[in-house]
Amino acid sequence: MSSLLQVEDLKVHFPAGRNKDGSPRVVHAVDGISFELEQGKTFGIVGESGSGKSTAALGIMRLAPITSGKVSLGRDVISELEGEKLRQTRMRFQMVFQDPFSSLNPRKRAGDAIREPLDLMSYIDPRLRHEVVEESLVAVGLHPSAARLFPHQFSGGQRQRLCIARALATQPELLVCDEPVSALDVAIQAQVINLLLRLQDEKKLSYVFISHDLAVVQHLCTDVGVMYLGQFAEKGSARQIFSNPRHPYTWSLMAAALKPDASQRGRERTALIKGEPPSPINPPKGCRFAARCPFAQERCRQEAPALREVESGHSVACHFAESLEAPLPELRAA
Ligand SMILES: Nc1ncnc2c1ncn2[C@@H]1O[C@H](COP(=O)(O)OP(=O)(O)OP(=O)(O)O)[C@@H](O)[C@H]1O
Repeated sequence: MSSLLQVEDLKVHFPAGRNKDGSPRVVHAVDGISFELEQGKTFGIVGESGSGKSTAALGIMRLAPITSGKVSLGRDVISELEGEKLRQTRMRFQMVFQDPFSSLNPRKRAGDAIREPLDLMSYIDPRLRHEVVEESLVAVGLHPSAARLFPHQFSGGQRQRLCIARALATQPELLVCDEPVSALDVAIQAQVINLLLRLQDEKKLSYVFISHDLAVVQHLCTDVGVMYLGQFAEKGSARQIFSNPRHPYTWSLMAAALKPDASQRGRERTALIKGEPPSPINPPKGCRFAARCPFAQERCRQEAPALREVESGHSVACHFAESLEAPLPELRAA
């Protein structure tokens, strides 16, 4: 099956002033990520705060300037589109943000918020736009009369439904969701996740799903990239990542997410990861995780490991991926 979305060696760098010697300082927020997504599937991006997840989403959406690399949606190379063609193609890929309140105009009624992207599509009959607004509200479980309400008249979960309705109005093939449930209560999170799953099933939607919550990613995603300092430390099917994680960084994320009573090895668990991530301004020349990795050797500090396949479809950026064993039994392949 050919992929719907192809991301090839995407880099998004931001200028950050100058060093004392006058050389430019550059934030390597996203520093060469690649993945493919088939129609109807979900690619999850997980990683600590600051690893570059949101910037990757914004780069794919063309909402942050792409430094290099290629993003294609079907036959359209969206990283190269400009002007009217980009505006038209945008209808095919929409974004859902973390905070539904700040992504909605408080002075705009729900119906107008949903209609806004349709008004840019001159070829859609204005009478039809009203129907699309109603259909979009119903699709996300809201009553059509909600079109008259303002954002503050919705609950948090309803507001996120409204944002999803707005994203659906242009009948996109791809939704890029950046932490779409993180701001919601746990019970409401489950409802919104189930809504996303139902919509995916009904409309054969594809999702890029960004989250720091491994449980949510495991539940929702077919494929996963584990991001560290702008790059993928590990990438594979959700089954491979969750049942046979191979990168020490992935282990540390999973260990941190284990319930406290799941094991008595608290001491080992805290020893799994040390310190803060290095600055994305001057990424280290060797493995980016070496300074925090309990297994690091001299080679790791000298030579950056390539992201290489260790089994079909499962890639790991670690020199010692085959020989290391996860320090907690819960993280070892059954
Ligand atoms: N516009 C910008 N200019 C300069 N640096 C930026 C900009 N946007 C993001 N960064 C930096 O890029 C890095 C990646 O940030 P990003 O927000 O993508 O990470 P994240 O994984 O999404 O984190 P979080 O989960 O906290 O949102 C961070 O070091 C951040 O400070």
